[in-house]
Parts: sequence; C-alpha cells; structure tokens
Amino acid sequence: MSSKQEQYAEPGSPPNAPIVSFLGPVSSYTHQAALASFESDTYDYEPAQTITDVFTAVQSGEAALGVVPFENSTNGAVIFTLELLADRHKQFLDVTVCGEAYLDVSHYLLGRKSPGFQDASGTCTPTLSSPSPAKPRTKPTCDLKHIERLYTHPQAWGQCEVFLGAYLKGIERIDVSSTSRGAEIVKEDTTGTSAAIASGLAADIHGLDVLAKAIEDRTDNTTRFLIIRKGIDEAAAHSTAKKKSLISFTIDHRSPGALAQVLDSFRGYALNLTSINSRPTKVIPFQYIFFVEFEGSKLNDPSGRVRGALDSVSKHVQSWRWLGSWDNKLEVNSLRGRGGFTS
Ligand SMILES: O=C(O)C(=O)C[C@]1(C(=O)O)C=C[C@@H](O)C=C1
Repeated sequence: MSSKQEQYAEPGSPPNAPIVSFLGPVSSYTHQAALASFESDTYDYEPAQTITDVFTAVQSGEAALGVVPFENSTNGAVIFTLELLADRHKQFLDVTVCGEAYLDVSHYLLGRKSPGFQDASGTCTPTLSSPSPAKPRTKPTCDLKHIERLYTHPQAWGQCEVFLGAYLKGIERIDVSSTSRGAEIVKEDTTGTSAAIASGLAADIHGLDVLAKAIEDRTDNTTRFLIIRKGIDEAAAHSTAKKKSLISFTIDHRSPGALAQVLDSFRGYALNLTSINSRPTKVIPFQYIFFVEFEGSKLNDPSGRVRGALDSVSKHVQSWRWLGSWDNKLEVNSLRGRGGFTS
C-alpha cells in the first residue's frame, strides 16, 4: 500500500478516540474535507453509507462530529442535506451545525482503459441540436467508446456537463450515494465498460485507470461541507472569528409579505444574509420550509443584534429553528480570480 493509501484508508487514532462520521466510503470528497478539518490522530474517522447515517450517528451520540456536503459552487445546494436539516419528523432535534469546510473539487473520470487504446482527438463533434458545443477544459487520456455506463453522486453530474456532453453524450448515468462508492462499483465491474466520476485519490485507492483528469466545467469548482454535532459547542461562545448562523422556518403562505417580513428582520439589525434555500414542507403542496444563513452568532452576540433579529423573526413565522452558529471559513479573496468557465 502506498503511503497515500495508508493515510486515507486507516488513519491512526488513539483507542476510544471520538468518532468523526462522514459520507463514505473512504476517498469521498467528504472524507477529504473531514481530514482537512481535524487532527487525524485525535479522531477516529468512520465512513457512513448515506448522509442520513451521518445525522443518525451524531444524534445518537455514537459520533462526536459529522461531516456532510452542503453546497457546490457550480451545481448548488445538496438537497439530501437540506432534507435532513428540515427534520420534518423531529428525528434530529439535537443536531446543530458547528463548523464548515471548503474543498476545491476536481473530478476525474475513472475506469479501465480498453486494450489497445489510442489517444483521443479531443474534438467535439457539432450536431444539429448543438451546432457549436462548449469546449471542455480537458480531453480524455484514451478512447471512451467502450464506456457503457457512468456512476457518480448526483451532485457531480451538473459539475461536469460540458465534458460529458462532448465525450459521453447519451451514456447511461447511474446515481450512487457518493463519488467514492461509484469508484468502488467500477472496480468490481470486470467487463471494464463502466466508469465513475470521482477524485484522483479514489483512482489511487481503488487502482483504477484515469480516463480523464479535471473534467469539471469550472476551475473554481468548490464544495462547502457542514460539520455537525450533538448539542451546543460552549467553546464557540468565546471564539472571536467571524461567524455565520443558519435557521429554518415556515410561514403562512396566504399572508402577503410574510417572507419579506422575516428577511426584513435581518436588514433591521444590519445582518448580512449569505444563503437562502427552500424545500417543500410535504404537508401542503407548494408550501416551503425556508433556510436562511446570515453573518453573526447566536452564541457570541455582544451587540444583541442576532437576538434582536431572531426575536423579530419569531413574530413573523409559523415555526422556526436555530440550526447552529459557527466560524465563517469562506476566504472570499481565495475564491475570486481563480478563473472559471472556459468555453
Ligand atoms: O460523493 C462524494 O464524494 C461527496 O463527498 C459528496 C459530494 C456532494 O454531495 O456534493 C461532495 C463533493 C462533490 O460536489 C460531489 C459530491
């Protein structure tokens, strides 16, 4: 086993170390975000099969911390995580967000090279429906004619549309629970006709061929992960770093301006909003649970602005819940100017 494989396969940890649960298997992007966020010799890293399993491990106390994907800069919100934060059946009442991590995500196409492969031309054929196709940033390392099916996490398709449209148009796409699970499945397929979109690390770990590198549409493709825990992190109250907080709420959809009034609560206290999402309530069709993220902390609020805004929110909603406050890790300047879509 190479040293890279050892590091990711079984990080050393003391006996009875607290557990970090992450969306696995090993070598998923969530795993990489988890390893980048904590001291690997302090925690025991345990892969979970689904994001739901991560929430369950944290709520039950089996895991001290959980790491889950939240949003991608190219493809938007990770709806599985929003669904769990919506917590319609009150299964995760003690789960709070206590941190975040940003990871540069560069996708590889992994599989088996066909025997006697030739270098691909790298040209995309114009068709009637797409007379001037967008030019992918990268070309395959070999012919892809033998590929009959593709596996990846649903979030990854939308991050690689240009490459897929140029080189793998019409090939069956199969959703799996994570990119690294896709790599595992491809490894097991002895026909060599499957490929996965996953990380370069997954190629190393599963011994797969790299059929193409950096197939994401944008060079600034970044995924944000949330770190979750059970209950409140008292230490967070003392941190002086810039903070963000997340709340969920429902409103009376018949009342004009109800949502505007909630949002105005933040304006009234000069709190900047950083994201807004929604999911269906699943009680009445076309009514929503809203998620608002804003700058500021409920746990460290010397000016009382967060308390003021949340008091005001509570007056305009049917129900609401504070989901956590944590250190803002977005380094805006590092994301800016990294280049983007190239056509
Ligand atoms: O499948 C993985 O490897 C994950 O960690 C999940 C996930 C996601 O859900 O956003 C993480 C990063 C990429 O954006 C694609 C997939």
